[in-house]
Amino acid sequence: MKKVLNFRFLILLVLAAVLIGWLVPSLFSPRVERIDTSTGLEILDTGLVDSAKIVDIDQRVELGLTEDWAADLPEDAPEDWAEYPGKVEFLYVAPQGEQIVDAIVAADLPQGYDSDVNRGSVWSTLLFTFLPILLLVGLFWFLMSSMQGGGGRLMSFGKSKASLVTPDTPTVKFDDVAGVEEAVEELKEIEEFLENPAKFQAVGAKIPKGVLLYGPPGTGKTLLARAVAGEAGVPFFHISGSDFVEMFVGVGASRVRDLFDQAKKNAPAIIFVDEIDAVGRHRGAGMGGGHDEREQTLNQMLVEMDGFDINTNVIMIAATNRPDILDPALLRPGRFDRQVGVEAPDLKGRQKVLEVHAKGKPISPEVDLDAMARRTPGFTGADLANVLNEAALLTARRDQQLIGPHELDEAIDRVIAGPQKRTRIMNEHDRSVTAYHEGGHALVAAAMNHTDPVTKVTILPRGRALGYTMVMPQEDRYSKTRNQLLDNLAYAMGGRMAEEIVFGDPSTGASNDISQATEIAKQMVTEFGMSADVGSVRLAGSSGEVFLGRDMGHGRDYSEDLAATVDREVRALMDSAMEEAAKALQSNRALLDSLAEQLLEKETLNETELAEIFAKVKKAPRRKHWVSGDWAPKSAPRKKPVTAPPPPKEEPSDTLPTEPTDVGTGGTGTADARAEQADGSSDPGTRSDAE
Ligand SMILES: Nc1ncnc2c1ncn2[C@@H]1O[C@H](COP(=O)(O)OP(=O)(O)OP(=O)(O)O)[C@@H](O)[C@H]1O
Ligand SMILES: [Zn+2]
Repeated sequence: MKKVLNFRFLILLVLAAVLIGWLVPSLFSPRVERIDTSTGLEILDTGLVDSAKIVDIDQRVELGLTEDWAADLPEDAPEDWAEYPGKVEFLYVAPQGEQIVDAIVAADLPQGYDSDVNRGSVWSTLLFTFLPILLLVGLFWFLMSSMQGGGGRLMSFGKSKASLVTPDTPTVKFDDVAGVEEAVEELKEIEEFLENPAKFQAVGAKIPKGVLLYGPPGTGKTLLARAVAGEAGVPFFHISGSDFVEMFVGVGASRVRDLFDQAKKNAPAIIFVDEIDAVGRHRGAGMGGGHDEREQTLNQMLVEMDGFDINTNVIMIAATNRPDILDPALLRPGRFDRQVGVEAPDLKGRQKVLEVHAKGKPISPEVDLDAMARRTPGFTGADLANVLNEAALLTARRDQQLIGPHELDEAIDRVIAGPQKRTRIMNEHDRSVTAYHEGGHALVAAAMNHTDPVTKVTILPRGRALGYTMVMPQEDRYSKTRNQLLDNLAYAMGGRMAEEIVFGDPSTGASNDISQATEIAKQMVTEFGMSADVGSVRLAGSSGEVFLGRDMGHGRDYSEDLAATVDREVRALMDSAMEEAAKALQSNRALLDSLAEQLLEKETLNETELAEIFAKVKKAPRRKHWVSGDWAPKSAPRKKPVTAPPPPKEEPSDTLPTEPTDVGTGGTGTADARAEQADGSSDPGTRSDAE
């Protein structure tokens, strides 16, 4: 098959050569002046013409002029005639044919005349006329057939590139990838499967077909994928998404097919698609012609993945920096349904990455890798590898044998300053503000009575967020109570309140918190019937728009009144949330400080570390029993609800004092809307489950 392809290509080459062969001689042949037909006839009359040649097929006459032509010219001849070279030619139209022949015969030329109907030139003319057409048709044919996905069949261009994806079996091991333990854990299962597919097939286990690695550039996604192949000892096919979408229409799709065929032949194997967003972008989101091509490539990929069965033993690993723009079809079950985040390493991780890359390099014993890791918050694995490499270059340039601390320091500065630096390095003040902010969220969450435990707090920048605090529900939540929502509001504002309490100069970092909290408060008032003043009516969603009066056709418009009430109630909820947060922080100020301190030191605190700090937390006072109206007689004793045994245990009662405070009750801080940095506290708990 491939021979045929190359043969065709050869023919094209030969034709091109012939074409050039025809064109080039005519470029170098002696000069012939092209003149008007009438001038030609006049020249014939001068008697200074030696010979003539009628080339009928071209309707062209060539005149050979006498040797002394210029000298013999009559006085009244046009000046430029003298300039003519030994040969001139002119063209005529068919009806003039006879007249031309008569004139030539009449001129009675010394060397006579010749007619040329030139058989050879018929062929050449045919060639000249039809070759370009043939070429065009051929090109068109090629484009058409490749559009149907058969590109590789016609020409070897498309094909060869795909077969150029020669698999290798990497020697990289999981140990070479540092600081991304969670991702490694996830990928170990894949590795086990590739090592021994039969074991998994025997019990009918469903193995993921695709794993998506997402995270910022240079965090080791490629390295991780290679390590899976390296550990399992299987061939690794590496192709980049942008390679798929290339030059010729349709080649992408055929290349995908080739790649999969090849991988299946080599199974068990890994196909790694770097920059999958280049093909996997939301369908219909592309622009111009390129996107049809991209869609075909994507569709082909989906088709191939759907075609995997339990015996295929090929696993796709894809990487992207932009999981948000991927086509949802890619993420559906049976495709890239396993998604693994690969983030920039934290302090410990950075130290490990440095150790990995320092291995085999002559590092001076004076060098303290731990101190280096501390100096490089926000650096990715690639940045750190780069630092060591820069340091090695500096060392060599200075004719030293060992890489010393000075070289490393300088290398860090270079990488920070370097144009390739993509990660954000925070200054000390920003870090400290972020530490208190995130610490504030976490501490308020811990102090509230109806929140889930805080599982992770970090001040490592991620995406546009400066840091985040994670609160994990321990069980599925089907609805939320008013107290839980109020707790959510309080800890959403915890970050902001910590900034106010500690620095007295809050930052824009809370804008996202504020908008999330406001959203919840609005829903409480307009959807959940949790405001006594508004009552249990649903007002047009959380947008705050009131259409109730109009709808009921009472002829009375409530909207302005109600809108004002809604605003007041939302504001009241926010104010009391801020007050609760502030009180919780103030009565736990020592914990807040040690949280911030540890965050600045370790950057990320996990559940155990947090639990240790929070063991001493003073809980917030429980809120009063709440009913929506006056219907409940104030004096009637409240009865406990019945519960399934065992009865719920009371939470510890060491509540904090409730003396009033002036912090937080003043400004709501909503003016922060101009904030540019999103804070992105990813609180799964602040989502409303009550749709
Ligand atoms: N976690 C890590 N441990 C050790 N080395 C790392 C790590 N992350 C990156 N590196 C180093 O940086 C180099 C580049 O990383 P890699 O190409 O795997 O990043 P990537 O996440 O695939 O980046 P991109 O998104 O730009 O493709 C690696 O070859 C390795 O030397
Ligand atoms: Zn926040």
